[in-house]
Amino acid sequence: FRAIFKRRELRGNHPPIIDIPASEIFNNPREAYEKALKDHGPVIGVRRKGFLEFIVDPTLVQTVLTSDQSFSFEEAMATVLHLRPFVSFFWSFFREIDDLVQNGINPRMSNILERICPVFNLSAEKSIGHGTIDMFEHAHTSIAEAMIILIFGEGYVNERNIRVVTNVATDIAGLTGMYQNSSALGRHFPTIWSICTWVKVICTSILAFFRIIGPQVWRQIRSRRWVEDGEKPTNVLEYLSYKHAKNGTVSPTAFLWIMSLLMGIIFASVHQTASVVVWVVFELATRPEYLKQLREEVHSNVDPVTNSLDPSNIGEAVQKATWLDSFIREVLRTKGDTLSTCRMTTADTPLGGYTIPKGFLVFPLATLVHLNPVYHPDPPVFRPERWQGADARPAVMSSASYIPFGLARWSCPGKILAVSGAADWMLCFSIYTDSRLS
Ligand code: HEM
Repeated sequence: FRAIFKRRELRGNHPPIIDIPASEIFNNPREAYEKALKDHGPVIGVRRKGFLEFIVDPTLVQTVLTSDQSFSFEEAMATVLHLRPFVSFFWSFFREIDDLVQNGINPRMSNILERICPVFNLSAEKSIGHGTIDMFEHAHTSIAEAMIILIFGEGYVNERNIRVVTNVATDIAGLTGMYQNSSALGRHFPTIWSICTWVKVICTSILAFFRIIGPQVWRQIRSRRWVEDGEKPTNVLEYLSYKHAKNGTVSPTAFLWIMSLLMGIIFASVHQTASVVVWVVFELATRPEYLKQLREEVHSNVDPVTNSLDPSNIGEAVQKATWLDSFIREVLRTKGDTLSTCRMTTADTPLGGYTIPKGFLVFPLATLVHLNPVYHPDPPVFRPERWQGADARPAVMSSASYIPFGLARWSCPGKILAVSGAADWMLCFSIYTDSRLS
């Protein structure tokens, strides 16, 4: 119904609507969108899963991602998660999560890296002990465990909580539609698919999050008064408890709000970081020519006597690992994400000589940005050294030519944690693989 309704809303000066067969969108999205943009201009409309969306080429990326008045991040998120009726919830939700990461996590990065390093050391050691490992499972579990320490504290680490957190991360990521293409229901009946998926996720992983982790959180936040008297929060839960306590006490409503924020952080962090770590390992495995440099860099950070990483120095080791950082940046540039950022028009908005009607999703095509010869010479060539030397750029630095973490006001606030965490993970993994090989 929404698709039919929106079809009528289109005015005269809308961008060309290109008919790309569903099979191409599902099986070959990058080539299909790139060709359509090349043939029809900087902005095109494409119907996908029953809805009309607009895709833009690199010339319009900056406008779309930086003009917050006309292109709303929060409305886009509510739509992508199929939660339009709750859009006002998202306005305060994302503002608070953003503040939480910027002020509650980023300033404590060295301490965080130090606390999560033993998790990565141990999980690398355990997994190397087995003959073969499922890399995704291994990365997901260890990153979920690290996030549990960062969010709730060491006392929450146990197999059950790790499973709950991993499931929440995977299932909520699935709600954005990333696996929708693989189901016939998702392809042909997107609205029914989203209702069924939401019901399933609420009844399974979200329920488990509230049923298993909820009582532990409730007990902790009701066990003391949250009055700041010089004491610093040691994890995200404590940070939020201080922030939301009234006269030192966290109310049941504040508890529910805190639980939702924690779920939001888990969703934003675990799945994406684990995927990037797997890509980094994969790219490294297929490019042995880079192993030598990375090994040398890793070993310059290792205690020469124990041949292990000292967690108290991991922050410094990560900072000094500039080769690894360039490698991660090159992986993020080349890994081929297509529609990873989006915005929704808040009014009829001029763009690229056309008018995008109010209430439509607009997506930059990331591959056209990341594999653009104007920005990156020899774009398909995997060359981490392009980020070294005179033009050195750290993996977290966004620009109109590099958008794995988005751009401007709503760019990923967790990018420092993501890249430093991935580097921390890689350093630990490399040390154990190396010691096993030797
Ligand atoms: C390699 C891993 C990660 C990638 C590739 C990634 C990528 C992104 C992207 C593309 C956006 C949307 C930006 C935009 O639309 O302009 C985003 C938003 C966000 N990310 Fe990340 N992210 C990663 C890890 C993390 C981590 C570890 C955290 C949490 C600590 C996090 C927290 C967030 C939040 C809260 C937002 C919502 C935007 C905001 O609140 O400003 N992300 N991320």
